[in-house]
Amino acid sequence: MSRIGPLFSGLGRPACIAYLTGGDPDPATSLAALRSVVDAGADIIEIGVPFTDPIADGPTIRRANVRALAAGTTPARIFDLVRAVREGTAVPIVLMTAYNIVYVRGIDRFYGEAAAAGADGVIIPDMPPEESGEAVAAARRHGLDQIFLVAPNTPDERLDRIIDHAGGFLYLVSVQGVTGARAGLPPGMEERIAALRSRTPLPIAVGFGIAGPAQVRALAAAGADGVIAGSAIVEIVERHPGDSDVMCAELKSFVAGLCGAVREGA
Ligand SMILES: O=P(O)(O)OC[C@@H](O)[C@@H](O)c1c[nH]c2ccccc12
Repeated sequence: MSRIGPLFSGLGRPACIAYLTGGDPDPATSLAALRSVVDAGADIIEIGVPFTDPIADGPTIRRANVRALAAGTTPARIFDLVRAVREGTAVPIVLMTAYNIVYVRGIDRFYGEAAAAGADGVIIPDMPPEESGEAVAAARRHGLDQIFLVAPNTPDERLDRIIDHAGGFLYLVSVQGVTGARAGLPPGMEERIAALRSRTPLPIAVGFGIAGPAQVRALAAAGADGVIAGSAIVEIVERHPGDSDVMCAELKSFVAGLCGAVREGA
């Protein structure tokens, strides 16, 4: 069974969610990076399955995809990574993947392998809720949460469909556009979180554009149940080619700072 629901219900403060592209810059270094992020106190780890034609990835994560693919990262190696991270921790692990990867592998097979490796949830940003029946059924069969994104421009009737299918938490995208660290936050997050909360009991985690502890604090104050940072973390991997020790030390201090910010108010 997924570890995500119990995590949110037991936390008593917002969850700190850290994204890394799996296999970036290569599978061995990526494992060290993932372990550093866990050690730093991330509550949930989101691992991106690198793909040649990413949907919503901004430049930082696109470059991470390129590095990971050049180093030979395949979905099978991502499952190996999940297994290796899982050996040392009970932290929930969420896979972020393009629908194409799931479809080509076989939907049931993908979810079965993800569950066997120790994953807890799957996000498929380019899977419309209208066409998610098979994937959602496979997720349920294998005890995984299917997590959906809600964008600033998601129409109400689509939101209802998403809420019907969604498990784990709702991923509230803070801005329209692609991933990438940004200064500040768009206005109105508190209202958007409150509006969503009135329609679903699922935890609401906000991502896109989080670059540091100040935004984490602001989102916690706005009522978010979780915050998700990706590009700002991936930038640290990018800055240290060939120096895994320095990279891991910097990852630890950055993620500890981010995740420390969710613990302050608790
Ligand atoms: O990078 P940011 O702006 O901090 O946002 C998190 C994001 O990168 C991560 O959750 C993610 C990576 N790839 C995605 C594709 C779609 C939606 C979300 C994602």
